[in-house]
Amino acid sequence: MNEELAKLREQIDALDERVLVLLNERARLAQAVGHLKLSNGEEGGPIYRPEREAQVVRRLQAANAGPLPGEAIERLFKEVMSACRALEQPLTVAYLGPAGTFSEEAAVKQFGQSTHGLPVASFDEVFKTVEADLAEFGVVPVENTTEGAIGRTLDLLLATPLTVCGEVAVRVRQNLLRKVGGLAGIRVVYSHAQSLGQCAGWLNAYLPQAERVAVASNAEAARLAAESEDAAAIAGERAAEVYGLAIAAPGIEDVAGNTTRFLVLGKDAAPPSGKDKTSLAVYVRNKPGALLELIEPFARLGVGLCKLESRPAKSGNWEYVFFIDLEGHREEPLVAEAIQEAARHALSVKVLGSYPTAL
Ligand SMILES: O=C(O)C(=O)C[C@]1(C(=O)O)C=C[C@@H](O)C=C1
Repeated sequence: MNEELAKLREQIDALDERVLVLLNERARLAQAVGHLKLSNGEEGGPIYRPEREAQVVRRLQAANAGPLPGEAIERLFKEVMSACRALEQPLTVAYLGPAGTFSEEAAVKQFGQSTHGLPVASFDEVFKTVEADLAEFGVVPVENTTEGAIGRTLDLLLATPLTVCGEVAVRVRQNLLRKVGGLAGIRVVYSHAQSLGQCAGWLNAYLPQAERVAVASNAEAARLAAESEDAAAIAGERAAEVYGLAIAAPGIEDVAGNTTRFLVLGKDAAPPSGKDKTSLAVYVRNKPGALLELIEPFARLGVGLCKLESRPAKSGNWEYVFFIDLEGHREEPLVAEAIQEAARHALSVKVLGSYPTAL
């Protein structure tokens, strides 16, 4: 057995050396791409190319014969591209901090570890930080499969000059964290309002007496729970590690498969990747049939809608802005035509961005 093990490891060592050589060959090519981009100034375009990264991963997933699952191919090659990209130019990405939030997880999932993360105090700060050029990109949650839309993000999208250049989905496993194990003696549960909502059923069943206190982030909740014996936090596993807490109850979200979708904000529009989405914000007149007129061109031209969400327009009571996600890139002729026609029935249309559909 020992001999067999040694032989297998020898083969792994030999392969690792080949992988190492290939990785560095790839890195040198990426460096050359980086020089080309930077030496061409404006024309060279941005360093980060979300459409190209999506194409690289999709192509390799399609070619993948296993046994590695497609999800591992995505993770590994995103890290490879992250390291290559950092050689071209280091990027800063802002997200809701502190360390240990699901926003941080989303930022790492999209940009990899070789990126400078900039945790900030609120969703508003994420927008402001990118707008002020203190970070090249920002990552904000936009909807959750249990709790629906993140209203604050939608409101901020209406006002920002930034563009949406990516989306990333993160499976959100919520845990009850505290200094010690068990549920006895918990008087207060801290979490972000979204997470309290995602676990409302569980809290009603197991901790009906505990006070629920909404705080700025799940990681902040974990920090508070680490300070007191009778407090607990709802947060992800990462926060337990960061703040040295025990997982008193794992997987307490009410809906299985609880997932949050995040948007990537930047300054450059992403060109088509072959499988894209476009997000719009549309103001319509408050009159009968307005919504029907608005979405009719999409149906007629065969452009699929994946999301329709209304939100108070704040221009007057009972007036609404519709957030529409559709399949396709704004540069595709049918998509462009459908948007143009819809705009004729709208007071205004803001294209928030076109971006590669999450892998
Ligand atoms: O193809 C490019 O434009 C590159 O810069 C190379 C590369 C890569 O490592 O494959 C790195 C960064 C970009 O976001 C996309 C791809």
